[in-house]
Amino acid sequence: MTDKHPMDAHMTETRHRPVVVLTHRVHPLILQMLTDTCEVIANQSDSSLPASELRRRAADADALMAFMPDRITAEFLDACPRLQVVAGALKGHDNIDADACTERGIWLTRVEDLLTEPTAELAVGLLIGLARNIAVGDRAVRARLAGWRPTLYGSTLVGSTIGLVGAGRLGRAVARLLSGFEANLLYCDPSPVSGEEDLQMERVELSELLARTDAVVVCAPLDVNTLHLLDRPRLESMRPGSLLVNVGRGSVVDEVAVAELLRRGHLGGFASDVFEFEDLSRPDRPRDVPEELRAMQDRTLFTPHLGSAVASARLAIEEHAAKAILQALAGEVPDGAVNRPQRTASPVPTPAI
Ligand SMILES: O=C(O)[C@H](O)CO
Repeated sequence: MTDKHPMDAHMTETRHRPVVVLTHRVHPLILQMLTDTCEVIANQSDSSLPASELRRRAADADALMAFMPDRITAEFLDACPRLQVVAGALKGHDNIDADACTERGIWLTRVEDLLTEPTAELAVGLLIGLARNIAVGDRAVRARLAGWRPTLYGSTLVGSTIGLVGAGRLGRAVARLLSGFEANLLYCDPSPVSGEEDLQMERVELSELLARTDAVVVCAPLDVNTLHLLDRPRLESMRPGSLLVNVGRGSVVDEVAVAELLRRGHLGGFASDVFEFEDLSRPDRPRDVPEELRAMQDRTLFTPHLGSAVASARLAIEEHAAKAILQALAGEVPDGAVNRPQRTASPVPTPAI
């Protein structure tokens, strides 16, 4: 394993081991798994690499393990002519140009299901935290305003009506957890959920969901249909005082409109784990969470994209991506492939997995 570009380490003409670039830190077991057969260029720091440094490292790579903060464009891929596989240690791959991968004969893989339960758990945590003023209460204790007072009365999930925007794996996992609160569950999704009866969810149009619910949880991915799905008019159609939680992608919600509706007192609260500024596929994305939202401490609750941040889940996610890399380099169809490239780049001799 090295933290340097392979050109610095050895001459490419003589190499026999494929070069794998890891854009972000992975568990030592994953390094071991890859270094057995590959030359690994790792980034074991807490930060993303500057774009120019990532390009330099990837220029000679056969495989790339990519994460949420990476933007993989056609131009990036053109600068990596040996690349055979981009293995996403992620589920939502809106930051990676899948068509460009396919056109260049490069596999793109993602992790289907290992993030679902941790993210659903966080969604429910954010909802309870918002409804019961947990962060506000925490600040009060630290400010020595502690002890019972007739303040911070919130709302309860028990018996409430909650709407899920998106009922894929994540939405259904949130529904399963919420069913323990005897909540009435509505959902909207282009496809009906099979087994809807078991989860006792009612499928409705988005307009009806927004009009009938006490809280809305966004579990939708980002694509052309969901960009600013919850825009100002739709947010205005939510019930006064209702809560909004976003664990899908930041840009499904118009954050500036959310700030305005919180200020006007129409929305009761907003919690989010995902933010518009993170959505690298949008050239017009904001560069930060709106100042007004950040300042509204009493009616907002934020976490920095912690949906899958459970140590065991992260290890499993990285293992899935590493296995996909080894499979692709061995000429197999990698697990979690989201494309079917017609032509793969010249194979690199790789021992069987
Ligand atoms: O979609 C995902 O994988 C998570 O949001 C982290 O990238």
